[in-house]
Amino acid sequence: MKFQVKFVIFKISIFLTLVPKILVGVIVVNGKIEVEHLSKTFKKGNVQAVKDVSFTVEDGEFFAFLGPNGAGKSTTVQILTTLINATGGKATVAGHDVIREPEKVRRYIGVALQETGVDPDLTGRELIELQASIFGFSKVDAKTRAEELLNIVQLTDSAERRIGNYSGGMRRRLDLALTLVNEPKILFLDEPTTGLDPSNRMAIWKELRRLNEENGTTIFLTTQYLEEADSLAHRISIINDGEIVATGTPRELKAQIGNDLIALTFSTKEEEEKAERILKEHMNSGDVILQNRKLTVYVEDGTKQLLELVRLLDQENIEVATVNLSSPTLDDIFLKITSEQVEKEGEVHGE
Ligand SMILES: Nc1ncnc2c1ncn2[C@@H]1O[C@H](COP(=O)(O)OP(=O)(O)OP(=O)(O)O)[C@@H](O)[C@H]1O
Repeated sequence: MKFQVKFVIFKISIFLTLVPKILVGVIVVNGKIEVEHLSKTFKKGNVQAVKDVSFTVEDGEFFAFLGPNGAGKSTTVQILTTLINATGGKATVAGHDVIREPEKVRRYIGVALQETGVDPDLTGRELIELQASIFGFSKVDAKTRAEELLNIVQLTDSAERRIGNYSGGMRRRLDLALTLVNEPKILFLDEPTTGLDPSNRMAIWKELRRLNEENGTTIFLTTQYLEEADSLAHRISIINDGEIVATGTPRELKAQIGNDLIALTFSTKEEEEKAERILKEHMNSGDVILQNRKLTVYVEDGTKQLLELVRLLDQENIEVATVNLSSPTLDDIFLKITSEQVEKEGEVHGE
């Protein structure tokens, strides 16, 4: 009998030990983002800002949405963070539908948008402490967290100044600090480093990497800087005019576009057309693009291939007026990807 009682107590105690674990297991959040055929048309001006966009961001992934002004990056972030509704398609964030379950989505995300409204009379430190207290930090913990975050975003020296007197760059860094207060499971950052100087940008990169690597935070970042996406993201989707035009790891995308870019100009139209024809014969034709009187050539090793190209053209008696070697910018990538699309469409239509 005694043994039976002990056994029952033993079973109950095991159960009680497991319950919290089971509960924690149940509420473990999957920081995945799934987007299917998402579209957004703004009635005002009848602008189709996002056109049938689909992608998935895995739990713990660092994902970048790279695109120029007006590409549809902010609109996508606003839909995923439940601030505006899509006009078509479906999106789930942390397993919850952004339209049907916005409160549940908001529970798991942090958002740093390009423009946010804050009380201009508070100091930077006061605002972070206030945010921490909203998230349930004790007074002492809120102070410690504010100190840490001010340090990370390099605002310690301006912590006692009123926010109304902050510059645009300082406001942006403060917004990021506010987003980081509770270390959310999924972080949405809309162009977090635009307008920041290199040292501030580096400090923010470092913190974002730490959050992703140490805490497993899923990060969805939009940027216009190729270098930023390349340095931070596991995967990049390039968005242009509301459409995703390419997706891959930085390495895959670079392999698609080449590491270096050689730009050549010529004195006459005849020479540039002849040069285009010859270079297309000697290399992958998709890597040679003539546009706006400039012949752009995407290559793997610019320093080596530059001499070869110039020599080749020289043999054909084509005189090069100017030559320039550089790394591809976002504009160059678009030029390459969009010209490839035009070429593919041409093939499909039998042109
Ligand atoms: N509220 C709105 N009403 C009407 N058109 C809008 C609205 N918001 C955005 N747009 C338009 O939708 C398109 C996409 O804008 P969006 O802000 O998403 O681009 P973005 O890639 O974030 O650009 P940026 O890098 O300049 O922030 C643009 O043509 C923009 O003018």
